[in-house]
Amino acid sequence: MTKAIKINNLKYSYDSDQNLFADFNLDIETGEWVALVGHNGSGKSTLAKLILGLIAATGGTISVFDDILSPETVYRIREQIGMVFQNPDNQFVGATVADDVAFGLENKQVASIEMPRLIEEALTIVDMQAFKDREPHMLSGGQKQRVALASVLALKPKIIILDEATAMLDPAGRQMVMATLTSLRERFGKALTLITITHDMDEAALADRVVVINDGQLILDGTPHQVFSQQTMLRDSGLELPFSGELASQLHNHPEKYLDERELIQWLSDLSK
Ligand SMILES: Nc1ncnc2c1ncn2[C@@H]1O[C@H](COP(=O)(O)OP(=O)(O)OP(=O)(O)O)[C@@H](O)[C@H]1O
Repeated sequence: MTKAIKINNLKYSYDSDQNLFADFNLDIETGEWVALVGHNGSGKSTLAKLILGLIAATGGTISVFDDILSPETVYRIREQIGMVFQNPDNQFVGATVADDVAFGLENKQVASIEMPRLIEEALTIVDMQAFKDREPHMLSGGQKQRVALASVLALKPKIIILDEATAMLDPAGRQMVMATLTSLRERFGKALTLITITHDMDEAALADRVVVINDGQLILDGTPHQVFSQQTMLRDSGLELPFSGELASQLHNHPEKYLDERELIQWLSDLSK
């Protein structure tokens, strides 16, 4: 099956003396939800910029749906990828929510007769259709990020990369965006590949796969259960566990075994029997 993203022997350095990525390899399957985690400065955002062709690798290749990234393919590749960034306030250009979603469609020269339907459809997916005439700056952080997602979804990308999209949100906003991501997963299935770059391990635990990067190197790669069971390695890399895992490791007599929320509840209820 065609890989959504295939990274082979990637090399990149900001500074000619030191390679951030020396020989980095990563395949992301079509339709996968991958959480990319790692401490500050480990290279996650740089990887997103390399995939988008915003900066050029000094060695190796990046392919997106079998198209090798190059000056000839970069615009075609970017059309398939939507980005949502950390700061919800830096992503708005329209006076209303609907204008904002329209902006990307206008840039893509979508016929104006088509626009209301596409805007309505995208806002409905993120459950923000009731806010279409509101001013974006009046929304909560979580609502703003859902509008940012709608603007991206309206362009029908095959891949969405969210770079710390929940980092500036309060707990309610974070929950709201995580619920939206889960609903996208259910709605689009294999038609949408999701990459979430995050410090929030509860967000990472929702993904199909967690990839841990440390100083430009892939150190762990597996299901949330596999990765979050490697607690010593995670802690050595400056990373925490999801809340359920932290609690389980404090309470449980098998501290290396990660318990997700459902398993923790089951374990606690079995204890009380
Ligand atoms: N424009 C730049 N010029 C020089 N060095 C940079 C630049 N951008 C990032 N770096 C360096 O490259 C390394 C990786 O940065 P990057 O932003 O990719 O990490 P990250 O894992 O996304 O970090 P964070 O979680 O803090 O966002 C860091 O050491 C950073 O200081």
